Amino acid sequence: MIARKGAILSSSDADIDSEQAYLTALYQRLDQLREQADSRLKAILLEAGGTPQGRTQREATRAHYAEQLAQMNSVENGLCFGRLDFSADHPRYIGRIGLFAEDRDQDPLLVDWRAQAARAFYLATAVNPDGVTRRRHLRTRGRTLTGIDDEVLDLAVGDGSGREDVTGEAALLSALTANRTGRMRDIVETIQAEQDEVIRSGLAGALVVQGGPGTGKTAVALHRAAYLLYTYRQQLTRSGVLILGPNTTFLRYISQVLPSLAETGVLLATLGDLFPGVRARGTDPDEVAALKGDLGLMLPALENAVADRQTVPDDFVEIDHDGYPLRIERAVVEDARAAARKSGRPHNVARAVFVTEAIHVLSQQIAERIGADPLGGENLLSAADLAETRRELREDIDVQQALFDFWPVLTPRQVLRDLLTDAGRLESAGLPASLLRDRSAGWTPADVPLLDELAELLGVDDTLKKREQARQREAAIEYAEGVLEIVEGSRSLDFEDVEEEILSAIDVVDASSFVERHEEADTRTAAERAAADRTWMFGHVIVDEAQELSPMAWRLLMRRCPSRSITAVGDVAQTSEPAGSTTWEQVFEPYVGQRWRLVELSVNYRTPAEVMAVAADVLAEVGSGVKPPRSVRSAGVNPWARQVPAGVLAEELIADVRKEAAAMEPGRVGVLVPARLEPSLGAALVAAVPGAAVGEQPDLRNQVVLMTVRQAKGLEFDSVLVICPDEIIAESPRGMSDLYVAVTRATQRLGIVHTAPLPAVLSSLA
Ligand SMILES: Nc1ncnc2c1ncn2[C@@H]1O[C@H](COP(=O)(O)OP(=O)(O)OP(=O)(O)O)[C@@H](O)[C@H]1O
Repeated sequence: MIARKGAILSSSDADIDSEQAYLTALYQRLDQLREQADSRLKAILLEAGGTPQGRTQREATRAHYAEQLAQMNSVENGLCFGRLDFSADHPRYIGRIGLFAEDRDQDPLLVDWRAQAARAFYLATAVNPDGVTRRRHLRTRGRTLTGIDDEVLDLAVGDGSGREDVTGEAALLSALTANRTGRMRDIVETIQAEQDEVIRSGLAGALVVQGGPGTGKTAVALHRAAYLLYTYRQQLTRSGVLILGPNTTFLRYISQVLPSLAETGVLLATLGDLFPGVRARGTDPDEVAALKGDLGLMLPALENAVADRQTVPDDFVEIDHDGYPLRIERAVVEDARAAARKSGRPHNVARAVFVTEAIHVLSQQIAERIGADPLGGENLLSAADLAETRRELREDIDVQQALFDFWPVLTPRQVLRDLLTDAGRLESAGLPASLLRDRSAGWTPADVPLLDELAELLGVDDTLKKREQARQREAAIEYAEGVLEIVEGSRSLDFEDVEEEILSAIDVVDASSFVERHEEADTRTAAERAAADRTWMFGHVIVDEAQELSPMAWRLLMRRCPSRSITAVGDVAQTSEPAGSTTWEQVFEPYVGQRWRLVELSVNYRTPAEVMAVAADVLAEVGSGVKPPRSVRSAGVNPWARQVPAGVLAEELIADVRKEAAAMEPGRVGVLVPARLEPSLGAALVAAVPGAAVGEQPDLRNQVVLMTVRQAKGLEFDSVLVICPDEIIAESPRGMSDLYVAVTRATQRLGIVHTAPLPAVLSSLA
């Protein structure tokens, strides 16, 4: 646990003055660079006209300067936070971005925290100083230096009491004890060695980060994204990075971290966002979500659901074709269906085979009727006649309709909605009736992997689209040829008297490359394009609270990341979702066999030791075999429990909330309740404490927030009140894990308010 120690030295006024001077010079350089980028940006915005190619180039340059400006603005706070002194080198200043003097040959003025040259700032210890004699943390407010913490790592200089498990402990302690604001902060100034190792792991392969509550998994995941973007910039700017979080409240909670690290090009999403055009915000009962997440159940069921849409008539259907009745016999449709299924193509693509086969047989039926030789010879219709018959059949609206009925063009939404709202279809697909829902019900996150799977099974028949694109391109080339001819013609008129050779458009481009140059370039970022494209393949995928994803959801994610360059962070002791995982082997073996790495984080930076002692009892009861993480500090306040009569729970709770809010001011108070009590206690709290945040997406910046434990996943509050823990345990099969999550949300204080006797697992508080 952190305790102040001799190696931290206080600094002299002279040190403060000289560091302030350096800091001021850094900000001047930042301002200068910012002005340069700003004036270049303004100049570009004033430019107009030019060739389409020039405009595209200009747009790219504009985006580049705009991004540079945004980056420089985002590092205004905490631009420089550290300095390393070496026995045999110049001091090195560490900051959020790298800065160079105008003369690039000189040492950098500021080293980006992600550069190799900054690594000793996070790793050097007194035992392994790596040439570092002193690590200095610079505390700033705006552009002003407010304090310096020094750690002397050179044993010959210091007293040798440097601790090996914590680096930069004064800065760390001040970050950990600061009041929370409802928005996660970056930890760039105080990343610890075990976290640094995860952050800087290479891009390739699947990495699993298992760690108890508060071990910094979310923080590490976000800093890893920033590190990967810095180190593999070119590759990842093109392919994009996806960060998947459990819900939108959580995404808002973490939304400031990457911008404060000057990185914005990452797609933050929940599972419910991963099917373009659908925002799945509904909720399923636990048992329904579990079924929808079950690979063994859902894969064959979805295949059946699609196959069920490929129908045949009982006997035959008769339509009118060209004034004659035309029979489509069951056997004809069955054969066409068999041929289409045998093609192995997705349903909508295989449809072309179905139609071709059916038309072929129908055209032969017609040929037999109208081309039969009365003398018994060969059919009188020529090949051309037959082709014409097929064309007529294809264009006949009644034929089209009949074939469409047997093998319709389908969309994933249509198939899934029809399946989940029709008891007969569910049964035929092999699914339990408990999945039946109302037609008006919205999509849920558990539906998204099903929609995605159906999109794969259905495919898209883009023959028509491609044909149209090809037609448009040909027309454009034809037009370009015309333009080039005019250029050629006018050259002979304008330049015939000029002696030297003058190149014109016709000499350097042909019509098709002329068209290429004029095609609009897509200037959206990879994240923007990825969000709109279901088939986008990301360069790296980071999954937070990864233990909650179902096997169906993992299947979707693996599809989006064929390189398997994945970082999954989570805690199998905190799994709440019934379809979630309780071991990591379960998740990764089907996709990468043994080729995944597991790293464990062991230190809890959030929860003080007094609270963690209570949590450890709950964890033992979860029975996951996971060891509780070691708290890095103690808060000096013991957790408490208070029983109140059920009839006055709301009043008593409100009194406790007021007390905690006053004690924590301006820190945050989180009230975690069983789902059953959320509506009534939420309403009572809002009525009594104006500005308290409740509901589906509460604003975490409010001082008091009331939510269910599921909603609180990944979040933290300075003081936490857990209400009726017995109900939290009873509410779900993974209720004990939920209670573990609830008690580990506190950064300072924990209180339990209960109406029934305290569950045995919390008996230490009785
Ligand atoms: N090296 C660090 N320096 C400063 N603060 C840190 C550090 N590591 C973690 N923290 C802080 O500890 C808290 C917990 O971190 P985080 O939310 O990332 O943990 P977690 O492992 O994801 O927890 P959970 O499993 O409960 O979601 C956060 O406030 C985070 O900023």
